[in-house]
Amino acid sequence: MSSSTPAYYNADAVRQVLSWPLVNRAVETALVAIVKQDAETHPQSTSFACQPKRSFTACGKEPGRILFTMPAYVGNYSLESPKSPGDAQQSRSTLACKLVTSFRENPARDPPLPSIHAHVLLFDNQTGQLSAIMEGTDLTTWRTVSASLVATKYLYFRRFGSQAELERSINVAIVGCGVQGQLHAAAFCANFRVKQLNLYNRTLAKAQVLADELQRTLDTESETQVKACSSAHEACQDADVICIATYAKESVIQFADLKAKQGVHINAVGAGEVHFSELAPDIYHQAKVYVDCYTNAEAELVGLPAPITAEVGQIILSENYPKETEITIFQSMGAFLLSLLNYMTISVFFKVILKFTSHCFYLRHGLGGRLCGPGGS
Ligand SMILES: NC(=O)C1=CN([C@@H]2O[C@H](COP(=O)(O)OP(=O)(O)OC[C@H]3O[C@@H](n4cnc5c(N)ncnc54)[C@H](O)[C@@H]3O)[C@@H](O)[C@H]2O)C=CC1
Ligand SMILES: O=C([O-])C1=[NH+]CCC1
Repeated sequence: MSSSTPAYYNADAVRQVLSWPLVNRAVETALVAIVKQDAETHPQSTSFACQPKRSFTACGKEPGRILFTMPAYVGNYSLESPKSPGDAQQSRSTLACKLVTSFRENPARDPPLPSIHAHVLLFDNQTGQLSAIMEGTDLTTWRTVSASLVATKYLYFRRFGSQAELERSINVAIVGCGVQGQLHAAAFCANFRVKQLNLYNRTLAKAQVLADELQRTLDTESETQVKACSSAHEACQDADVICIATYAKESVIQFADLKAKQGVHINAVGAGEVHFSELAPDIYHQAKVYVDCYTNAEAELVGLPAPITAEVGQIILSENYPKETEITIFQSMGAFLLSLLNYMTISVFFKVILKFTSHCFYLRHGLGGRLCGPGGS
């Protein structure tokens, strides 16, 4: 029996510490760490990241109700103290498991509920005892959006030069305006220079509400024009970058919908029973496909109508960016390691919050600093 009750961190506590610079840095580090698991490419590394493929549990005979189990272990990582950057502290390890439910009919309930709910369980890595439970729904949404931002930075912008994500203005289309679509829309405006933001949803009213909300909250100086569109074609026809996050079982975007049929990047985030059903096969036939993590891709992308070119982390490391005219797809599936490293990074902020509480959560986990990469390198 556990000697103490696990600490519980609710959604408000997690939400308070999420910011784009923090989450993007953590996700970028994690995408690279996934590649660094390969001992041949990093024989000297003493760090260890283990993320076995996740499991799916169908909840009853009705489709569209799934429990994902996503375990991960990050061993022997060094953390840099925010007070003394560059001063790597002793290495640390974390064992955790994220549990995510995806119930796609939830938004149609009265009152509506989100489709995705998540919790993270954290274990003492010496004794295996459960030491904390953390609400993980926002973490999942932010992590997923951040993976699209990082993929766009390296697979789209960097083809135009090393500063292009700061200098170049783009047109963005968001297809699917649910939880993911809404945060993708806000995050692309917050992180990049967006000229035109087009929104498409199966129910037009939902896209219109989001367009009104964004236009209201955007800075009056902002160059961004926001428009709700009545078809995916209208939303995508001038888009440089497309983010699609639906539960569609049949393709919503065809090759003919793409701007000039070249030089477009697509973040394919959602899908129905299979991950790649949102985009028509004719897009895959013309595109280069990148994934967050081969372990899950090999298991979950069976039948993908194109070969996988690389993991995003490999592109970050190699700087071997796509050509300007290429169509690229980031086939985002979700890797718990990305959430876990987010958690490790945000724990430094929990340290601040917890200073005034009796929980010494960060001490128990030895997570008092900023993640600086495997083996402290
Ligand atoms: N890649 C990843 O890491 C993650 C992926 N997801 C996936 O992203 C997708 C969206 O998730 P949420 O935004 O949380 O769901 P949501 O239920 O909040 O939003 C889904 C939106 O898609 C629209 N939609 C559904 N079917 C459609 C169709 N056939 N055609 C056009 N639009 C359609 C709905 O009107 C709704 O606005 C899901 O497939 C979910 O599994 C969610 C979290 C992480
Ligand atoms: O990574 C994740 O948490 C998920 N991917 C698909 C649904 C939830």
